Amino acid sequence: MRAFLEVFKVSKSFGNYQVLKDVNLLVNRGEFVALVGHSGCGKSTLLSIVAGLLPPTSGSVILDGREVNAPGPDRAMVFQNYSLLPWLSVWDNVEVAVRSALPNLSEKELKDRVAYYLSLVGLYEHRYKKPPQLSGGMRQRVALARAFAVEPKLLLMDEPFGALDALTKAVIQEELLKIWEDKRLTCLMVTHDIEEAIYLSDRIVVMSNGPAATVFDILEVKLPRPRNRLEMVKTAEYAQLKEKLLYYLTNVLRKVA
Ligand SMILES: Nc1ncnc2c1ncn2[C@@H]1O[C@H](COP(=O)(O)OP(=O)(O)OP(=O)(O)O)[C@@H](O)[C@H]1O
Repeated sequence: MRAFLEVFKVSKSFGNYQVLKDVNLLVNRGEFVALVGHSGCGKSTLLSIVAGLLPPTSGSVILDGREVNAPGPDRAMVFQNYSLLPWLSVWDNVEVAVRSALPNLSEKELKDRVAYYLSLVGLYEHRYKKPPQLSGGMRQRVALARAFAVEPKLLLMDEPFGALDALTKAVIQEELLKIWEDKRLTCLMVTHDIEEAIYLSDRIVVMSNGPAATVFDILEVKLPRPRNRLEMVKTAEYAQLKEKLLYYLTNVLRKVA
């Protein structure tokens, strides 16, 4: 059986600089996969290639049996820097995305869906505001609501919680897991936060340092679901994963400045 997402020998160069070399990765339908690695190793580049926003120099990406060579409504991406339309209200930022990805929804379904996801991220009361009137964390929550609302087959996230305070981050991570389980989404997420990677993922992909970065190792997270953060941190499985990831990132893949 084929995997839902297949990344085959993907390499990417910008001019003479080779960012990625022969990246291979298979992601099953419904899986949650985190991507970790040092800054600049090419995680965002890989995500953009999977999103169809950037062509690989060689290799290919197959999603649900079809080659990816452009963005599509089956994928949604949450960027580090929110990427909202500043002239539109919070509501309209979400509505425009849903309308364009799912043109067949009725007006009622569309409005219900926008309201539901804005409430979920705690921004329904702020729906008439425009992005410049929001804090960084609020903007990121709009970007998340916009991606969730499309209910894409593949949700791609580039450090989506990096700008959030610890409390908001914990709440939204839990909501993300609920949506992921409920809608059977497949998620690929870049993160620098080891605890976040363990809490959310089924597998953690560790990238080697660039240039010519590739998959260094893949760790399986066998913690049962639903996960409870407080219980999780007391388990031997969590301690072992954390130690291994720290060892990789601070010793084996130590960045020499
Ligand atoms: N459009 C581009 N043109 C030239 N070089 C680029 C371009 N995009 C990325 N790069 C280079 O590719 C390398 C990988 O960048 P990328 O943003 O993918 O890394 P990253 O692992 O996501 O980093 P971080 O964790 O800091 O976000 C970097 O050296 C970057 O300078």
